[in-house]
This record gives sequence, structure tokens and C-alpha cells, in this order.
Amino acid sequence: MTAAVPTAIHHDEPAGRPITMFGPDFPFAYDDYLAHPAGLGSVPAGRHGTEVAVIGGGLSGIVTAYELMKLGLRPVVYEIGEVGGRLRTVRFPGCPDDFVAEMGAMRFPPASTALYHYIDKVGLETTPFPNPLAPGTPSTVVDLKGQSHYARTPEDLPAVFGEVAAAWDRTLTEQASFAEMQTAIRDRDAKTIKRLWDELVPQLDNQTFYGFLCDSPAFASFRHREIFGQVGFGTGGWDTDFPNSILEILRVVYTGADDEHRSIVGGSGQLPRRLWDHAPDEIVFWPAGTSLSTLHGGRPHPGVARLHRTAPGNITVTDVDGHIRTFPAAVFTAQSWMLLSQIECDEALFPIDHWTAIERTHYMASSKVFVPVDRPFWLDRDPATGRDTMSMTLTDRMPRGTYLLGDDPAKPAVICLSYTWADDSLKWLPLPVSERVEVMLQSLREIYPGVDVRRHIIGDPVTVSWEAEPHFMGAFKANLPGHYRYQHRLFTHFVQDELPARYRGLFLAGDDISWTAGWAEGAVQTALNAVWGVLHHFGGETDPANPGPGDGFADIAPITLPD
Ligand SMILES: Cc1cc2nc3c(=O)[nH]c(=O)nc-3n(C[C@H](O)[C@H](O)[C@H](O)COP(=O)(O)OP(=O)(O)OC[C@H]3O[C@@H](n4cnc5c(N)ncnc54)[C@H](O)[C@@H]3O)c2cc1C
Repeated sequence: MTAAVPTAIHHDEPAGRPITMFGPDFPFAYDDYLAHPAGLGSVPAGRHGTEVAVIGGGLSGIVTAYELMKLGLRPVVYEIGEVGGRLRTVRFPGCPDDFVAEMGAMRFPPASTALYHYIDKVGLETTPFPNPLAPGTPSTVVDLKGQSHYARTPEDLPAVFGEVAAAWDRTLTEQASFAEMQTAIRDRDAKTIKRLWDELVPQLDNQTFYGFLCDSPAFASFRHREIFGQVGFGTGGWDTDFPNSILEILRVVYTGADDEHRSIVGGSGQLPRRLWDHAPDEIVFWPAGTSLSTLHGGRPHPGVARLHRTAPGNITVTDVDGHIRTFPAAVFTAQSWMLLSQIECDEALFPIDHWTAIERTHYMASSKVFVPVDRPFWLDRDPATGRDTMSMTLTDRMPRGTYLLGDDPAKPAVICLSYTWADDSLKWLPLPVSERVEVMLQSLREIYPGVDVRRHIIGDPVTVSWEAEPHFMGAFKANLPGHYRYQHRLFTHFVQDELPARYRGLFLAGDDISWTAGWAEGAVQTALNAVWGVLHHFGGETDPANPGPGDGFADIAPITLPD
């Protein structure tokens, strides 16, 4: 548990299976499905070599393409920017290559077991991420209302933080059957998960995160709600999530998505790039040594400008260079608002209810700023106080979260001066990077009056505001109250037997389609759904010993709410 306030109920890890991102909406064991020696299934030999368009070369698109290739199909990946998408690792201009900044995803819970399947496959190493009060984080400062609290463990914080933690524990116990749900997830007990969740969804779909807190007697005090919003659980301040559906938050805390985060050594962007170059041992139809890279002559096709149907079942793709190609199936993995804005689309691509669901998608803004520094000077002890010079910092000032990355005294290091979401991110939007850095350094000076951070900076800063990136609408989707039905339509779209034939053959995957948006695990899980969808569409099947996500769908399907 990495909580600043250890707010999810924390039991000692019992023996047996750990908590994973198994459900609660769709409790399918993607990790077991991936690990099974029978593989993900097969398509009829007559289909081998058939082209399938994969739009978007982020993690979801690359996983989709990789698995389609292994089945003997020919994925044709279109990417408008860089392979990797929101797994975007950048270097600092003029600095050596071992300085990296994670502009998108930067910390991955071990609970994301389908994601780790691919991290392990391509041989990437991970290391604990220095979240607030995580065991590997030397120290944490919580700075609220102009008062700073230094802590090595949660017990070092003033008593009110413990009260807030207890209030969250009590709220989850009394209003969300927390312990029972975690036991069911641990036991992979899909029936109990569904019983608990299917009861909560209709009750809570209309509720915001903040409303959920206000309804809890444990959070009767405004001050407690305020501190909780500023310090939160796991990774830090969560008040920017207060307007979102409480179902989004419960999904995260039940499944351990905010716990025990690890970063990928050298950067997360290596994962999709290595998978792009990876030649799988188990591959059908294609000669040994085939990879996505060899199938594409080294690089993906350019971005997609137009999508339409030229015959029932066919998807015709026009790329930004004007090349036109028609496919018997396609998987769309970019943010779905691209279908409403940057890509010219034929309305016949989806039924109208799906278009409505796409249109209702709500995105969270997010900004980050990083600077390279000469060394991890924060580990220097202040001789007067015996404290670290500087600490991982949570604050109600503009930067909100400052992360200190690096612990080798002999090496340069990196500071994430600020990581913000939603309204907090929009406050940075008008400022160029130099002004962002000035405001951030000023805030840090208030918190650490004797520390001259600027003196240690050895290169230019890098920044991102995802809401201003050309091919993105924000950092990630976050459902608002009342959005469950839209999310349900998008997630279940990969099972197309009930759809009129004219709408089949185009599949949706990626972060927007996932129940746990903002977590790369969802991008992988939805990719595997789309792969199953394509396989099924082409008359293929899974091995009876290893059924896929669509095979036993009726038994574990997300609950349908009435209109
Ligand atoms: C700031 C931030 C922090 C995050 N933190 C975490 C974290 O700590 N842990 C975690 O697990 N996850 C985190 N995530 C979420 C994680 O990054 C995503 O879930 C995952 O990377 C999404 O992958 P994807 O393939 O679905 O989408 P993307 O990575 O967005 O891929 C879609 C691709 O489509 C491309 N595209 C767009 N338009 C077109 C077009 N017209 N034609 C062709 N291609 C197009 C885009 O360029 C992009 O490469 C974070 C994300 C952000 C932004």
C-alpha cells in the first residue's frame, strides 16, 4: 500500500493469490488466458494472411497487432504520431540518454497482471516507484494550508491524518463491502464479485465521489473531506476526481490499482517499441523471425484521415497521405473522440447508441513538468533537523505533487516538479514551460525555504498538457455519474453476434473502452477482447481448455441497466 493516508483498508497479505485487476465489472482472468499453453485461439487456415487494420500504435494497438500476427493474420498498423502513444518516455534536450521523463504513464501496479505479461515477455525490469510514504520512499512532506508535515511513515503525521484514513476505511466497509469484494477478487470468485458489484452499480451510478463521501457518517466533518481530497489515498490528491462517478474510484481501490507501484527501468515507452520488434516463438503461418516491424517494413502506416464502409462488413481506411485500403476487419484503439473530430467517419460504422456513448466520453486533463538535476541532493541530511533536504511532496499549492526520481549519489537525477489532473492541470495550460517552472520553484521555496532547487538543475525542463496534444483529447477517460450505460455499450461492443450484420467487423479497444481508464492494464485487456472479436468474426475459435473473453460472456457480462 502506498497511501499517504493509508486509506484503503490494509490487511496483511494473506497466502494465496494476490489482488489483481480482475473485474469487478467483467471478471475474466486475462492473465491466465495469456499464460495458457493453448494460446489465444486459432482462425481457419483460409484466413491466414488476411489483413486487419489496427488504428493507433499505442499499447493497445501494438498488443492487438502482436496477437493478431501470432494467429497468422496480417495486422496493418496506422499511427499518426509515435509508436507508444501515452507510454511516452522523453529525453531532456542535450542531456545523456539515461535521463528520462515519463510524460504519460509512469507507475504500474503489480495488480496489472496482463500488462506485466508483456513487460516480462520483452525483458523489461521494474523498480519501486517513489509514491508518498511508499516503503522505498525516503521521506514525504505533506504541505497543507501553509503548514508542512515531514514523515517517514504514516505514523509520523499528525493524528488528523489517521482520522481521515480511518474515515475512508469505514466508508468503504459500510458503503462498498470492501473486504468482501477484495477477498472475492483474490479468490477469483466471479460469482461473488458479480453479486456485490451488480448490487452497487444501480445504487451508485448516479453518485459522484464527493457525494459518496458526504453520504458517509464517517466523513461528516468538512475538514476531513478536505484533507482527504488533498492527500487522498495511494498516489496522492484525489479531489480532482471528486466530480467523477464513485464507481470509477471503487474499481481502483478494489483491484489494488493504486498500490505498490513500480516504474519501468529506462522508461515505459520501451514496452510498445520492444513488442513492435519482438519475434514471437509461437506464431502461426508466418516464418520464424517475423515481427510487427518486419511485416511493416520497419514503420507503421501513417495516420488515418477517413473511415467508412464500402460494403457490409468492410472497413475502408484512407490515410493522411491519401492511400485507400479496404479490410474485412479493423480495430480502432485511439481516443474515441478522434472519430468525432479528426477522422472523417461514415455514420454507418456504429449503431446510433454507440455514437452517443462515444460522444459522452469524459476526459481528464493532465499536466507534468520534469527537470534534470545534478544529483539526488534531496538525500542530503539537514544537520540541524536530521531530515532529508527535500522529500516527495504533496501540497495544496499549484504543483500538487512533486516526485524525486533517482537515489544514486554518484549519478544525475530527475524531479517531476508537478503532476496535476483536471482543473489543476488547466491552471497550467496558458503558461509556457519556463513560467510553469518559475511558479513551481516558488512554491517549493515556500515549502523548503533553505533549499535552492534551481542551483541543481542542469538542463532544460520538459512539459506536457495532454489536453493540448494534437492527437489526444486529454490524459484519459473518467466516467461521470450516469455514464455506466455508455461505458457498458463501448466495452461490450467486441461481442457482435447480436449486432446487425452491417455493423460488424469494426472493433473498439484502448483506454477509452476500458473499465479502468488511466491504467495501462485496461488498454491491454480491451486489446485482448478485440483480438477475440476478430478471431470470432473470422470463424475462428479458442481452445476449449482456454476460453476467451467472449466465450463465457453471458455468465460474467457487465450488468445491463435499464434505460
Ligand atoms: C498523464 C498520464 C498518466 C498516466 N499514468 C498511468 C500510470 O501511472 N499507470 C498506468 O498503468 N497507466 C497510466 N496512464 C494510462 C496509460 O498511459 C494508458 O492506459 C495507455 O497508455 C493507453 O494506451 P492506448 O493504446 O489505449 O492509447 P494511446 O496510448 O493513446 O494510443 C492511441 C494511439 O492512437 C494514435 N492516433 C490518434 N489519432 C490517430 C489517427 N487518426 N490515426 C492513427 N493513429 C492515431 C495516437 O497517436 C496514439 O499513439 C496514464 C496516462 C496519462 C496520459
